[in-house]
Amino acid sequence: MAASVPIGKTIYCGTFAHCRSLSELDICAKGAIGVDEAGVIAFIEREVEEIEDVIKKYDGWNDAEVLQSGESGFFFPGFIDTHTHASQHPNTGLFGKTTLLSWLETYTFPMESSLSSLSKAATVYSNFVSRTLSHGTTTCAYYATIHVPTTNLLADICLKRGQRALVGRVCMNMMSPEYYRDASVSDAVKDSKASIDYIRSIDPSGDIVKPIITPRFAPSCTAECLAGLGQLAKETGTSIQTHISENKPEVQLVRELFPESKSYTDVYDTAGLLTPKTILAHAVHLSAEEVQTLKQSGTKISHCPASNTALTSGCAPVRQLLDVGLTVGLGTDVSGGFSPSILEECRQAIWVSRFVAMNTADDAKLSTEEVLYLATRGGAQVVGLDGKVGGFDVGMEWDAQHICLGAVKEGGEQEGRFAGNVDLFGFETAEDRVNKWVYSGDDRNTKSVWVRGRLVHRR
Ligand SMILES: O=c1[nH]c(=O)c2nc[nH]c2[nH]1
Ligand SMILES: [Zn+2]
Repeated sequence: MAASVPIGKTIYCGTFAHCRSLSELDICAKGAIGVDEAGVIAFIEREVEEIEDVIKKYDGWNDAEVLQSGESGFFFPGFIDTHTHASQHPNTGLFGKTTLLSWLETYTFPMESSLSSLSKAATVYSNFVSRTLSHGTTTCAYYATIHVPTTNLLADICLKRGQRALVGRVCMNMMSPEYYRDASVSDAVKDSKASIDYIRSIDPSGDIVKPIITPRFAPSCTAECLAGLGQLAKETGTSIQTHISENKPEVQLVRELFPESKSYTDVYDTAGLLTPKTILAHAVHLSAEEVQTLKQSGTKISHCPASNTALTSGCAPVRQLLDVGLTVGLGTDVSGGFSPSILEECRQAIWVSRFVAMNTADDAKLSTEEVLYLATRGGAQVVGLDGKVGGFDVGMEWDAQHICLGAVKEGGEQEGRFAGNVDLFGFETAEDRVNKWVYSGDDRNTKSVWVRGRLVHRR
Protein backbone atom coordinates (compact mmCIF):
# COMPACT_ATOMS: atom_id res chain seq x y z
CA MET A 1 0.00 0.00 0.00
CA ALA A 2 1.33 3.41 -0.95
CA ALA A 3 0.30 4.75 2.45
CA SER A 4 2.40 2.28 4.39
CA VAL A 5 5.39 1.74 2.08
CA PRO A 6 8.56 2.34 4.14
CA ILE A 7 10.65 5.22 2.87
CA GLY A 8 14.20 6.41 3.37
CA LYS A 9 15.36 9.93 4.11
CA THR A 10 15.15 12.26 1.12
CA ILE A 11 16.46 15.76 0.49
CA TYR A 12 14.47 17.82 -2.01
CA CYS A 13 16.87 20.31 -3.57
CA GLY A 14 16.52 23.37 -5.75
CA THR A 15 13.52 25.67 -6.01
CA PHE A 16 10.51 25.37 -3.75
CA ALA A 17 7.50 27.62 -3.34
CA HIS A 18 4.69 27.66 -0.78
CA CYS A 19 2.27 30.14 0.76
CA ARG A 20 3.11 31.58 4.14
CA SER A 21 -0.12 33.55 4.37
CA LEU A 22 -2.93 34.69 2.12
CA SER A 23 -0.76 37.39 0.62
CA GLU A 24 2.74 35.93 0.88
CA LEU A 25 4.11 33.38 -1.55
CA ASP A 26 7.53 32.28 -0.34
CA ILE A 27 9.81 31.24 -3.21
CA CYS A 28 13.24 29.86 -2.43
CA ALA A 29 15.53 29.27 -5.40
CA LYS A 30 18.40 27.53 -3.62
CA GLY A 31 16.63 25.37 -1.09
CA ALA A 32 17.06 21.97 0.51
CA ILE A 33 14.20 20.30 2.39
CA GLY A 34 15.02 17.16 4.40
CA VAL A 35 12.16 14.67 4.75
CA ASP A 36 12.60 11.85 7.26
CA GLU A 37 11.44 8.21 7.24
CA ALA A 38 8.05 9.23 8.66
CA GLY A 39 7.52 11.64 5.75
CA VAL A 40 7.96 14.64 8.05
CA ILE A 41 10.00 17.73 7.14
CA ALA A 42 13.07 17.58 9.42
CA PHE A 43 14.92 20.67 8.14
CA ILE A 44 14.72 23.46 5.61
CA GLU A 45 17.85 25.17 4.34
CA ARG A 46 18.03 28.25 2.13
CA GLU A 47 20.84 29.75 0.05
CA VAL A 48 22.36 26.30 -0.42
CA GLU A 49 25.48 26.36 -2.60
CA GLU A 50 26.67 22.78 -2.04
CA ILE A 51 24.32 20.00 -1.00
CA GLU A 52 27.30 18.24 0.69
CA ASP A 53 27.41 21.07 3.24
CA VAL A 54 23.79 20.39 4.16
CA ILE A 55 24.40 16.66 4.45
CA LYS A 56 27.38 17.33 6.74
CA LYS A 57 25.36 19.70 8.90
CA TYR A 58 22.72 17.10 9.82
CA ASP A 59 23.62 13.83 11.58
CA GLY A 60 22.36 10.67 9.91
CA TRP A 61 21.60 12.15 6.48
CA ASN A 62 24.65 10.68 4.67
CA ASP A 63 22.65 8.06 2.85
CA ALA A 64 19.69 10.29 2.06
CA GLU A 65 18.43 10.28 -1.51
CA VAL A 66 18.80 13.69 -3.16
CA LEU A 67 16.09 14.83 -5.59
CA GLN A 68 16.58 17.98 -7.64
CA SER A 69 13.81 20.31 -8.78
CA GLY A 70 15.71 21.06 -12.00
CA GLU A 71 16.28 24.46 -13.60
CA SER A 72 12.73 24.96 -14.82
CA GLY A 73 11.01 23.07 -12.03
CA PHE A 74 9.97 23.62 -8.43
CA PHE A 75 8.43 21.78 -5.50
CA PHE A 76 5.00 22.96 -4.37
CA PRO A 77 2.63 21.69 -1.64
CA GLY A 78 0.04 19.15 -2.77
CA PHE A 79 -3.37 20.58 -3.57
CA ILE A 80 -6.35 20.13 -1.29
CA ASP A 81 -9.71 19.63 -2.98
CA THR A 82 -12.28 20.51 -0.33
CA HIS A 83 -15.33 19.39 -2.31
CA THR A 84 -15.88 16.95 -5.15
CA HIS A 85 -18.18 14.10 -6.22
CA ALA A 86 -16.22 11.00 -7.29
CA SER A 87 -19.52 9.42 -8.29
CA GLN A 88 -20.21 12.12 -10.90
CA HIS A 89 -16.86 11.77 -12.67
CA PRO A 90 -18.31 9.98 -15.76
CA ASN A 91 -20.55 13.04 -16.29
CA THR A 92 -17.66 15.52 -16.36
CA GLY A 93 -18.35 18.12 -19.04
CA LEU A 94 -22.02 17.13 -19.39
CA PHE A 95 -24.33 19.85 -18.15
CA GLY A 96 -25.62 21.64 -21.26
CA LYS A 97 -27.68 24.65 -20.25
CA THR A 98 -29.12 23.10 -17.09
CA THR A 99 -29.08 24.80 -13.73
CA LEU A 100 -28.70 23.10 -10.35
CA LEU A 101 -32.13 21.52 -9.85
CA SER A 102 -32.67 20.41 -13.47
CA TRP A 103 -29.04 19.23 -13.66
CA LEU A 104 -29.52 17.00 -10.61
CA GLU A 105 -32.60 15.36 -12.18
CA THR A 106 -31.18 15.06 -15.70
CA TYR A 107 -27.59 14.01 -15.17
CA THR A 108 -26.67 13.47 -11.56
CA PHE A 109 -29.23 11.20 -9.91
CA PRO A 110 -29.22 8.63 -12.77
CA MET A 111 -25.42 8.44 -12.77
CA GLU A 112 -25.07 8.23 -8.98
CA SER A 113 -27.76 5.54 -8.71
CA SER A 114 -25.83 3.39 -11.22
CA LEU A 115 -22.92 3.24 -8.79
CA SER A 116 -24.72 0.62 -6.73
CA SER A 117 -22.70 -1.70 -8.99
CA LEU A 118 -19.39 -2.66 -7.39
CA SER A 119 -17.71 -3.28 -10.73
CA LYS A 120 -18.81 0.06 -12.19
CA ALA A 121 -17.84 1.86 -8.98
CA ALA A 122 -14.42 0.19 -9.03
CA THR A 123 -13.79 1.53 -12.54
CA VAL A 124 -15.13 5.03 -11.90
CA TYR A 125 -13.50 5.53 -8.50
CA SER A 126 -10.10 4.10 -9.47
CA ASN A 127 -10.07 6.32 -12.52
CA PHE A 128 -11.09 9.42 -10.58
CA VAL A 129 -8.53 8.91 -7.82
CA SER A 130 -5.86 8.53 -10.53
CA ARG A 131 -7.08 11.77 -12.12
CA THR A 132 -7.07 13.82 -8.93
CA LEU A 133 -3.63 12.47 -7.98
CA SER A 134 -2.20 13.20 -11.42
CA HIS A 135 -3.37 16.81 -11.00
CA GLY A 136 -1.44 17.09 -7.74
CA THR A 137 -4.33 16.65 -5.30
CA THR A 138 -2.93 15.01 -2.18
CA THR A 139 -6.04 15.45 -0.01
CA CYS A 140 -9.61 15.25 -1.27
CA ALA A 141 -13.06 15.56 0.35
CA TYR A 142 -15.18 13.13 -1.65
CA TYR A 143 -18.91 12.57 -1.97
CA ALA A 144 -19.70 9.00 -3.03
CA THR A 145 -23.38 7.89 -3.29
CA ILE A 146 -26.05 6.50 -0.96
CA HIS A 147 -24.64 2.98 -1.38
CA VAL A 148 -22.58 1.76 1.57
CA PRO A 149 -20.54 -0.99 -0.18
CA THR A 150 -19.34 1.26 -3.00
CA THR A 151 -18.75 4.23 -0.68
CA ASN A 152 -16.53 1.93 1.34
CA LEU A 153 -14.81 0.83 -1.86
CA LEU A 154 -13.89 4.47 -2.58
CA ALA A 155 -12.25 4.64 0.85
CA ASP A 156 -10.37 1.38 0.11
CA ILE A 157 -9.08 2.82 -3.16
CA CYS A 158 -7.88 6.07 -1.56
CA LEU A 159 -6.10 4.14 1.20
CA LYS A 160 -4.48 1.79 -1.29
CA ARG A 161 -3.32 4.64 -3.52
CA GLY A 162 -2.14 6.65 -0.51
CA GLN A 163 -4.28 9.72 -1.14
CA ARG A 164 -5.58 11.48 1.96
CA ALA A 165 -9.36 11.52 1.74
CA LEU A 166 -12.54 12.32 3.55
CA VAL A 167 -15.12 9.92 2.16
CA GLY A 168 -18.83 10.55 2.56
CA ARG A 169 -21.86 8.32 2.06
CA VAL A 170 -24.56 10.64 0.68
CA CYS A 171 -27.87 10.94 2.58
CA MET A 172 -31.12 11.98 0.88
CA ASN A 173 -34.60 11.03 2.06
CA MET A 174 -36.88 13.55 0.33
CA MET A 175 -37.42 15.23 -3.04
CA SER A 176 -35.25 12.51 -4.53
CA PRO A 177 -36.24 9.98 -7.18
CA GLU A 178 -37.92 6.75 -6.04
CA TYR A 179 -35.00 4.83 -7.52
CA TYR A 180 -32.37 6.77 -5.57
CA ARG A 181 -33.19 7.74 -2.00
CA ASP A 182 -32.93 6.64 1.62
CA ALA A 183 -36.02 4.68 2.59
CA SER A 184 -36.22 6.30 6.04
CA VAL A 185 -34.39 8.54 8.48
CA SER A 186 -33.26 5.53 10.47
CA ASP A 187 -31.82 3.97 7.29
CA ALA A 188 -29.96 7.17 6.46
CA VAL A 189 -28.43 7.30 9.94
CA LYS A 190 -27.76 3.55 10.16
CA ASP A 191 -26.09 3.40 6.73
CA SER A 192 -24.00 6.49 7.47
CA LYS A 193 -22.87 4.89 10.73
CA ALA A 194 -22.03 1.65 8.91
CA SER A 195 -19.79 3.54 6.49
CA ILE A 196 -18.16 5.54 9.30
CA ASP A 197 -17.39 2.31 11.18
CA TYR A 198 -15.97 0.63 8.08
CA ILE A 199 -13.72 3.55 7.15
CA ARG A 200 -12.45 3.80 10.72
CA SER A 201 -11.76 0.06 10.71
CA ILE A 202 -9.51 0.22 7.63
CA ASP A 203 -7.56 3.25 8.85
CA PRO A 204 -7.92 3.51 12.64
CA SER A 205 -5.42 6.39 12.84
CA GLY A 206 -7.34 8.35 10.18
CA ASP A 207 -4.00 9.47 8.78
CA ILE A 208 -5.06 8.69 5.22
CA VAL A 209 -8.81 8.09 5.05
CA LYS A 210 -11.53 9.41 7.30
CA PRO A 211 -15.31 9.29 7.11
CA ILE A 212 -17.42 12.41 6.70
CA ILE A 213 -21.17 12.68 7.31
CA THR A 214 -22.80 13.87 4.07
CA PRO A 215 -26.39 15.08 3.92
CA ARG A 216 -26.72 15.98 0.20
CA PHE A 217 -28.35 19.39 0.89
CA ALA A 218 -31.38 20.73 2.72
CA PRO A 219 -33.87 20.12 -0.14
CA SER A 220 -32.92 16.40 -0.13
CA CYS A 221 -33.26 15.84 3.61
CA THR A 222 -36.14 16.21 6.06
CA ALA A 223 -35.52 18.21 9.24
CA GLU A 224 -35.62 14.93 11.12
CA CYS A 225 -32.96 13.42 8.87
CA LEU A 226 -30.70 16.48 9.21
CA ALA A 227 -31.11 16.37 13.01
CA GLY A 228 -30.37 12.63 13.07
CA LEU A 229 -27.15 13.26 11.14
CA GLY A 230 -26.24 16.19 13.41
CA GLN A 231 -26.67 13.88 16.39
CA LEU A 232 -24.58 11.17 14.72
CA ALA A 233 -21.80 13.69 14.07
CA LYS A 234 -21.86 14.68 17.75
CA GLU A 235 -21.82 11.10 19.01
CA THR A 236 -19.04 9.96 16.68
CA GLY A 237 -16.95 13.16 16.41
CA THR A 238 -17.16 12.95 12.63
CA SER A 239 -16.73 15.78 10.12
CA ILE A 240 -19.72 16.96 8.06
CA GLN A 241 -20.04 18.16 4.46
CA THR A 242 -23.00 19.49 2.53
CA HIS A 243 -24.03 22.22 0.07
CA ILE A 244 -25.44 25.65 0.91
CA SER A 245 -26.94 28.56 -0.99
CA GLU A 246 -25.70 27.60 -4.43
CA ASN A 247 -28.39 29.15 -6.60
CA LYS A 248 -31.40 31.41 -6.04
CA PRO A 249 -34.21 28.92 -6.90
CA GLU A 250 -32.60 26.47 -4.44
CA VAL A 251 -32.58 29.14 -1.70
CA GLN A 252 -36.26 29.85 -2.44
CA LEU A 253 -37.03 26.12 -2.32
CA VAL A 254 -35.41 25.86 1.11
CA ARG A 255 -37.57 28.80 2.29
CA GLU A 256 -40.68 26.89 1.16
CA LEU A 257 -39.59 23.52 2.55
CA PHE A 258 -38.48 24.90 5.94
CA PRO A 259 -40.90 27.81 6.58
CA GLU A 260 -40.14 27.81 10.31
CA SER A 261 -36.42 28.49 9.68
CA LYS A 262 -34.99 32.00 9.49
CA SER A 263 -32.65 31.09 6.63
CA TYR A 264 -30.85 28.27 4.79
CA THR A 265 -28.06 28.53 7.36
CA ASP A 266 -30.58 28.32 10.16
CA VAL A 267 -31.86 24.98 8.80
CA TYR A 268 -28.39 23.47 9.30
CA ASP A 269 -27.82 25.31 12.58
CA THR A 270 -31.06 23.95 14.05
CA ALA A 271 -29.99 20.42 13.07
CA GLY A 272 -26.63 20.76 14.84
CA LEU A 273 -24.77 20.55 11.55
CA LEU A 274 -22.68 23.72 11.88
CA THR A 275 -19.42 22.85 13.63
CA PRO A 276 -15.69 23.60 13.18
CA LYS A 277 -15.54 20.27 11.33
CA THR A 278 -18.27 21.21 8.81
CA ILE A 279 -17.48 22.01 5.16
CA LEU A 280 -20.18 23.91 3.26
CA ALA A 281 -19.80 24.07 -0.51
CA HIS A 282 -20.74 27.13 -2.59
CA ALA A 283 -22.04 29.80 -0.13
CA VAL A 284 -22.90 32.07 -3.06
CA HIS A 285 -26.11 33.78 -1.89
CA LEU A 286 -25.78 34.13 1.90
CA SER A 287 -27.05 37.11 3.89
CA ALA A 288 -24.70 39.01 6.22
CA GLU A 289 -26.48 37.43 9.18
CA GLU A 290 -25.92 33.92 7.81
CA VAL A 291 -22.23 34.65 7.26
CA GLN A 292 -21.97 35.72 10.90
CA THR A 293 -23.63 32.49 12.06
CA LEU A 294 -21.16 30.46 10.01
CA LYS A 295 -18.27 32.45 11.41
CA GLN A 296 -19.39 31.98 15.00
CA SER A 297 -19.86 28.23 14.57
CA GLY A 298 -16.39 27.82 13.00
CA THR A 299 -17.94 26.30 9.84
CA LYS A 300 -15.61 26.14 6.83
CA ILE A 301 -16.35 27.09 3.20
CA SER A 302 -15.47 25.34 -0.06
CA HIS A 303 -15.42 27.78 -2.97
CA CYS A 304 -16.28 26.01 -6.25
CA PRO A 305 -15.98 28.64 -8.99
CA ALA A 306 -15.96 26.38 -12.08
CA SER A 307 -19.17 24.67 -10.95
CA ASN A 308 -20.80 27.97 -10.00
CA THR A 309 -20.16 29.30 -13.50
CA ALA A 310 -21.00 26.09 -15.38
CA LEU A 311 -24.41 25.78 -13.70
CA THR A 312 -24.87 29.59 -13.77
CA SER A 313 -25.35 29.53 -10.00
CA GLY A 314 -23.66 32.84 -9.27
CA CYS A 315 -20.36 34.41 -8.25
CA ALA A 316 -19.38 33.70 -4.63
CA PRO A 317 -18.22 36.88 -2.86
CA VAL A 318 -14.96 35.34 -1.69
CA ARG A 319 -13.32 38.61 -0.63
CA GLN A 320 -16.25 39.35 1.69
CA LEU A 321 -16.13 35.84 3.15
CA LEU A 322 -12.39 36.17 3.79
CA ASP A 323 -12.72 39.67 5.24
CA VAL A 324 -15.25 38.42 7.78
CA GLY A 325 -12.71 35.80 8.81
CA LEU A 326 -14.25 32.67 7.35
CA THR A 327 -11.89 29.86 6.41
CA VAL A 328 -12.11 29.15 2.67
CA GLY A 329 -10.66 26.43 0.43
CA LEU A 330 -11.21 25.47 -3.20
CA GLY A 331 -13.36 22.63 -4.54
CA THR A 332 -13.54 21.15 -8.03
CA ASP A 333 -17.16 20.02 -7.45
CA VAL A 334 -17.06 17.51 -10.29
CA SER A 335 -19.31 17.24 -12.23
CA GLY A 336 -20.98 20.60 -11.67
CA GLY A 337 -17.35 21.60 -12.13
CA PHE A 338 -15.81 20.41 -15.40
CA SER A 339 -12.30 19.53 -14.25
CA PRO A 340 -10.64 17.43 -11.54
CA SER A 341 -7.85 20.03 -11.32
CA ILE A 342 -7.42 22.41 -8.42
CA LEU A 343 -5.00 24.38 -10.60
CA GLU A 344 -7.95 24.99 -12.98
CA GLU A 345 -9.99 25.99 -9.93
CA CYS A 346 -7.28 28.56 -9.04
CA ARG A 347 -7.73 30.18 -12.46
CA GLN A 348 -11.50 30.03 -12.21
CA ALA A 349 -11.38 31.63 -8.75
CA ILE A 350 -9.30 34.46 -10.19
CA TRP A 351 -11.68 34.96 -13.15
CA VAL A 352 -14.82 34.91 -11.02
CA SER A 353 -13.30 37.41 -8.60
CA ARG A 354 -12.64 39.72 -11.56
CA PHE A 355 -16.27 39.50 -12.67
CA VAL A 356 -17.27 40.36 -9.09
CA ALA A 357 -14.80 43.29 -9.23
CA MET A 358 -16.33 44.55 -12.50
CA ASN A 359 -19.67 44.82 -10.71
CA THR A 360 -18.39 46.06 -7.35
CA ALA A 361 -14.89 47.26 -6.55
CA ASP A 362 -11.32 46.35 -7.45
CA ASP A 363 -10.54 44.88 -4.06
CA ALA A 364 -12.76 41.88 -4.89
CA LYS A 365 -9.97 40.63 -7.19
CA LEU A 366 -8.07 37.59 -5.94
CA SER A 367 -4.35 37.40 -6.67
CA THR A 368 -2.25 34.39 -7.70
CA GLU A 369 -0.85 34.21 -4.16
CA GLU A 370 -4.32 34.25 -2.65
CA VAL A 371 -5.77 31.45 -4.78
CA LEU A 372 -2.68 29.31 -4.22
CA TYR A 373 -3.16 29.85 -0.48
CA LEU A 374 -6.81 28.72 -0.75
CA ALA A 375 -5.63 25.67 -2.75
CA THR A 376 -3.11 24.63 -0.08
CA ARG A 377 -3.01 26.07 3.46
CA GLY A 378 -6.57 27.37 3.30
CA GLY A 379 -7.77 23.95 2.13
CA ALA A 380 -5.82 22.27 4.93
CA GLN A 381 -7.70 24.39 7.48
CA VAL A 382 -11.00 23.48 5.81
CA VAL A 383 -10.37 19.71 6.04
CA GLY A 384 -8.88 19.82 9.56
CA LEU A 385 -5.23 19.32 8.57
CA ASP A 386 -3.99 22.77 9.50
CA GLY A 387 -0.32 22.70 10.46
CA LYS A 388 0.12 19.19 9.05
CA VAL A 389 -0.06 19.74 5.28
CA GLY A 390 -0.48 22.64 2.86
CA GLY A 391 2.94 24.24 3.32
CA PHE A 392 6.60 23.57 3.86
CA ASP A 393 7.48 24.12 7.53
CA VAL A 394 9.61 21.94 9.78
CA GLY A 395 7.31 19.38 11.40
CA MET A 396 4.80 19.37 8.55
CA GLU A 397 4.35 16.27 6.38
CA TRP A 398 5.73 16.08 2.85
CA ASP A 399 2.54 16.26 0.78
CA ALA A 400 4.02 17.80 -2.31
CA GLN A 401 4.19 17.95 -6.08
CA HIS A 402 7.17 18.40 -8.38
CA ILE A 403 6.24 20.85 -11.10
CA CYS A 404 8.28 20.88 -14.33
CA LEU A 405 7.81 23.51 -17.00
CA GLY A 406 8.98 23.56 -20.62
CA ALA A 407 12.16 25.40 -21.43
CA VAL A 408 12.24 26.49 -25.08
CA LYS A 409 15.48 25.67 -26.89
CA GLU A 410 17.08 27.70 -29.64
CA GLY A 411 15.09 27.02 -32.80
CA GLY A 412 11.80 26.97 -30.89
CA GLU A 413 11.41 23.38 -29.69
CA GLN A 414 10.39 22.63 -26.09
CA GLU A 415 12.84 20.66 -24.00
CA GLY A 416 11.89 17.57 -22.06
CA ARG A 417 8.68 15.63 -21.59
CA PHE A 418 7.01 17.97 -19.11
CA ALA A 419 6.63 21.03 -21.25
CA GLY A 420 2.85 21.05 -21.62
CA ASN A 421 1.52 24.50 -22.48
CA VAL A 422 4.05 26.45 -20.46
CA ASP A 423 6.95 27.81 -22.51
CA LEU A 424 9.92 29.28 -20.68
CA PHE A 425 12.29 31.55 -22.59
CA GLY A 426 14.92 31.96 -19.92
CA PHE A 427 14.11 35.48 -18.69
CA GLU A 428 11.51 34.39 -16.16
CA THR A 429 11.99 34.92 -12.45
CA ALA A 430 10.86 32.14 -10.10
CA GLU A 431 7.73 34.21 -9.48
CA ASP A 432 7.09 34.44 -13.23
CA ARG A 433 7.39 30.66 -13.47
CA VAL A 434 4.76 30.17 -10.77
CA ASN A 435 2.44 32.63 -12.54
CA LYS A 436 2.93 30.91 -15.91
CA TRP A 437 2.11 27.58 -14.26
CA VAL A 438 -1.06 28.96 -12.63
CA TYR A 439 -2.36 30.49 -15.85
CA SER A 440 -1.41 27.83 -18.39
CA GLY A 441 -0.20 24.73 -16.58
CA ASP A 442 -1.94 21.38 -16.38
CA ASP A 443 -1.25 17.80 -15.29
CA ARG A 444 1.51 17.45 -17.91
CA ASN A 445 3.55 19.69 -15.64
CA THR A 446 2.98 17.54 -12.55
CA LYS A 447 5.91 15.15 -12.68
CA SER A 448 5.68 13.52 -9.23
CA VAL A 449 3.30 13.67 -6.27
CA TRP A 450 4.00 12.59 -2.69
CA VAL A 451 1.80 12.06 0.38
CA ARG A 452 3.62 11.74 3.73
CA GLY A 453 6.82 11.38 1.75
CA ARG A 454 5.46 8.40 -0.23
CA LEU A 455 5.36 8.66 -4.01
CA VAL A 456 1.70 8.39 -5.08
CA HIS A 457 1.97 9.52 -8.70
CA ARG A 458 4.72 9.76 -11.28
CA ARG A 459 4.35 10.88 -14.89
O1 LIG B 1 -22.92 21.22 -7.10
C1 LIG B 1 -23.71 20.43 -6.58
N1 LIG B 1 -23.59 19.11 -6.81
C2 LIG B 1 -24.43 18.21 -6.28
O2 LIG B 1 -24.30 17.01 -6.49
C3 LIG B 1 -25.45 18.73 -5.45
N2 LIG B 1 -26.43 18.15 -4.75
C4 LIG B 1 -27.09 19.14 -4.14
N3 LIG B 1 -26.55 20.32 -4.43
C5 LIG B 1 -25.54 20.10 -5.24
N4 LIG B 1 -24.67 20.93 -5.81
ZN1 LIG C 1 -21.15 19.47 -4.88
